[in-house]
Amino acid sequence: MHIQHIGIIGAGQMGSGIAQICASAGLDVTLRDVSDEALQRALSVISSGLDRAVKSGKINAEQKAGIIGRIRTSTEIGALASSDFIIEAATEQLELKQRILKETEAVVKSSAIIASNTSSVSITKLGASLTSPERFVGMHFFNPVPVMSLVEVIRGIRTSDSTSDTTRMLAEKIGKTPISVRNSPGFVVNRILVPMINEAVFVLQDGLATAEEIDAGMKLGANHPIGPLALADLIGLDTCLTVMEVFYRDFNDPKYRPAPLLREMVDAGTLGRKTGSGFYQYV
Ligand SMILES: NC(=O)c1ccc[n+]([C@@H]2O[C@H](COP(=O)([O-])OP(=O)(O)OC[C@H]3O[C@@H](n4cnc5c(N)ncnc54)[C@H](O)[C@@H]3O)[C@@H](O)[C@H]2O)c1
Repeated sequence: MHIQHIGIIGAGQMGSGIAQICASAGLDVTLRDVSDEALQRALSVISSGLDRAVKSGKINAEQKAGIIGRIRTSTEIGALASSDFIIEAATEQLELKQRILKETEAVVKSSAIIASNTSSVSITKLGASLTSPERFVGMHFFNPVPVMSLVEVIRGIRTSDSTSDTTRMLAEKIGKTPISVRNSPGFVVNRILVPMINEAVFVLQDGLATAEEIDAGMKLGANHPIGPLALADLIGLDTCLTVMEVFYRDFNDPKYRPAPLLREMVDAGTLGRKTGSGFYQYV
């Protein structure tokens, strides 16, 4: 299946990054959001990202203009009609995503593949909102999209082989490395990463070592580029807690219980970098 035109729904942090890498790979992009302001902000974020690439000599000014020229923006769902592949990257809310997917299926070609970048919603459940769930797939990018190499390609129970294969091929075309994952809470990376962070909070709470020592331990002893508590501050402690709560509920397994200290820090409003304090201070 030839893919040339990508429709992206949601022009936030993730949607703008996905638009940038698709256009950089020579694909035509239509970026759709309900907010004109979000679309303008996305274009300006993409432009600044490309300016850095020009400065470092990765691309020239003419190439930058070509990339920007391949991105169209719209607030209309109908603008996605000619897309071969649609990536939904709107706000993480189940009912909103189900509504968007239904609206999208109603306007796109019957051959188009529809993907979601959701971090936590079941791909099988989202697929059930479509008339043709076999053409629906999870395509989970990592933040910041232009920098992180991985894409998890998630198969819902009714995703077809050809949908999954085409999604892997697209991921490679836009410079990413795909891994194939069966639908399950947290997929692969967050299933491993977030419980590790949660365990680091237990270690801190149990008074085994200071935050600095725990992070130094994992950097020097396990070769991690960043310690788990510094990473929690980067992700946001509220996000880490939400993910653990989803695991705890969906697997119904006490091994996923959130660390009480994590919950207490969220209750206190110390959410990490975004609030200026978490396991470390950022002021
Ligand atoms: N931020 C991350 O680190 C990360 C990583 C991987 C996956 N994700 C997932 O990507 C998705 C987007 O996350 P984000 O961080 O970019 O969020 P964001 O809040 O930055 O952007 C969401 C955008 O969706 C738009 N939107 C809301 N309703 C819409 C609609 N009906 N039609 C079109 N656009 C609509 C909003 O206006 C906003 O611009 C979520 O599903 C999230 O779970 C996020």
